[in-house]
Amino acid sequence: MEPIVKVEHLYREYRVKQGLFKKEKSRVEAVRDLSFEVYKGEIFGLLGPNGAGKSTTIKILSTMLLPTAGKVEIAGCDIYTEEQAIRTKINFIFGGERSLYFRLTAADNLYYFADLYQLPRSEQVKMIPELLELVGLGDVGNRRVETFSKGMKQRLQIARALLNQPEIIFLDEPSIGLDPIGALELRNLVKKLAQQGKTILLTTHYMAEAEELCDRIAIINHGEMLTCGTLEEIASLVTDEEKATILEEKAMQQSELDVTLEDIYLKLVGRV
Ligand SMILES: Nc1ncnc2c1ncn2[C@@H]1O[C@H](COP(=O)(O)OP(=O)(O)OP(=O)(O)O)[C@@H](O)[C@H]1O
Repeated sequence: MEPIVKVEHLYREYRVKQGLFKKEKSRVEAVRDLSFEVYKGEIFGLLGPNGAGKSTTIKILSTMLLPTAGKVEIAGCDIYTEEQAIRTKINFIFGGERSLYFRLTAADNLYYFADLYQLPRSEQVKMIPELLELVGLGDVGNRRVETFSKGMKQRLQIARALLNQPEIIFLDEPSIGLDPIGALELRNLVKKLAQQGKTILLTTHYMAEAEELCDRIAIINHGEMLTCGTLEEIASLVTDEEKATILEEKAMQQSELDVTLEDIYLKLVGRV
């Protein structure tokens, strides 16, 4: 398979001012020697505890932030020298971001952003109803966004992110704050986009979501790669003995009798 995202030895540090008069500067190494590839058409999950470096990585890949060091290629373009070309091939949604105009209708929001992308009106008129349909908002395109549920807003954000027909979509915690139905609708939409050939790189704290959606997963901790692979490959990192202990503990707690990604994740990031 062809890699569409190539990350080699990526580093990113932040300099943080400290002290009463903020004169001292300390360094935070948010991403340390991260290397991975994402293949065309795959759903790739970036998992890790709070502060692991997931958002920093996504911001770098989506050209919002420059790395301190390392090589990144997005759809064959270099992150340092071909930033503009990359922006035409990608789009992104950051968790909790409010990038919609709540007093406008769903359709008017999309027309507004389509104007920003300088899409010809003739194209907009065809594309926007199709996008609203795709994200399950076909019947409510004329309703103001302020009347939408969180899940509907999130799906509208995805429609917005599809306006420039990106090859790759970066989703930073897309299901944060969604109820189970909203999260299910969002997962179905993500699957649909992948079936249409989009490459999706997402971060999530919901292990069940990663387990259901992702073709491959990278787990990072303290900015470093713990592991990267398919669910089966990652599951094989936990020994049969450890799996047996997990099952014993679960039997005692009378919970689901299966070793899930959540169990493996907790084992790998050293929380249990
Ligand atoms: N603008 C910034 N200035 C200074 N430090 C930062 C900045 N942004 C992030 N950091 C630090 O970099 C590290 C990685 O943060 P990052 O937001 O990438 O992690 P994350 O995995 O996305 O976390 P979360 O799951 O909580 O969103 C953390 O220690 C964080 O405090």
